[in-house]
Amino acid sequence: MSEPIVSQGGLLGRFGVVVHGGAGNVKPERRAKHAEGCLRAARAGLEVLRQGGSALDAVERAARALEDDTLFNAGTGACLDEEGRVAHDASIMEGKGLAAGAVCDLRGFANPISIARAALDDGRHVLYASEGAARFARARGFVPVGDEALVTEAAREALATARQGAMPMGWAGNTIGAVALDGHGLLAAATSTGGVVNKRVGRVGDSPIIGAGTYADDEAGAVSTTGHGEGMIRLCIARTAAEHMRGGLAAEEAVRRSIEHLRGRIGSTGGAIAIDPRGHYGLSRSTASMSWAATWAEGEASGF
Ligand SMILES: NC(=O)C[C@H](N)C(=O)O
Repeated sequence: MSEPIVSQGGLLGRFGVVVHGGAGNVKPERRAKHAEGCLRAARAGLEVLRQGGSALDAVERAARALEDDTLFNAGTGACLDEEGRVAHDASIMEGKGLAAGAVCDLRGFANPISIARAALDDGRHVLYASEGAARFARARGFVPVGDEALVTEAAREALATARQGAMPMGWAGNTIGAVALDGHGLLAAATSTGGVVNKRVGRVGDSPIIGAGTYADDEAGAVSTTGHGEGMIRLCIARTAAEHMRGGLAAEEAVRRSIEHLRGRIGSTGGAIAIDPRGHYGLSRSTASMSWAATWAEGEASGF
């Protein structure tokens, strides 16, 4: 039986940050911890906005916090490929000039989102892959780390479970993402992941693909997705949700329709978060759980 599609939303006002800690099936007793991790990250992002930083700075900061939290499938603690190694995917985009940066199949760095940000700032190319991405990172001063610094015991256990064919959904949850609106009306989005557990070497998911995992356009909305990456890519879910908002839908309705479409059209599962230019936020999932948090000037909310 498939899970019901759950969605939620609210009003951030002039500025705010929303993060997710991945659509999936986290054990019920652990969900509150994931929501707490999301809240810490969303607060860190909001602090950037309070200090006058941009939406782009805020999503990078929030995503870094989630990458550094070993609970999540990104940065340290990311899931492992079929060879027991970490290969990260990440992307970031800003909604004013539609600048974007991304890395995929990147090995040996703790904060891929900041390397994606460096690609955005550099401006020459949007997406760097594999060894070329690592070379770009080193040239920008990022310090490589060994897999021993990135691989957690939980990730090893998840790989062992997957190798036995006992992975609940066939993919690991806990990808991370962030969307933000700043006081100048600028939107940004970021997504970072280790992908799916036991993935083939060279497999790239939706998270580094602009339009699938991440999208931001000040005239439409900011979106970060999570879930079955192959489905997200085939339906360009982040851009689809953004186009719903361009057409006038509020963020919650936009992501709900996109997640419904993902299920209805190809039977795929996942979740998404969004902010529309009017300052509404929304989230939707067709999985058993998706941890999330939202922070704004006068309040905060979180859940799973
Ligand atoms: N957990 C996830 O969200 C996985 C990610 N979307 C991927 O397929 O790479």
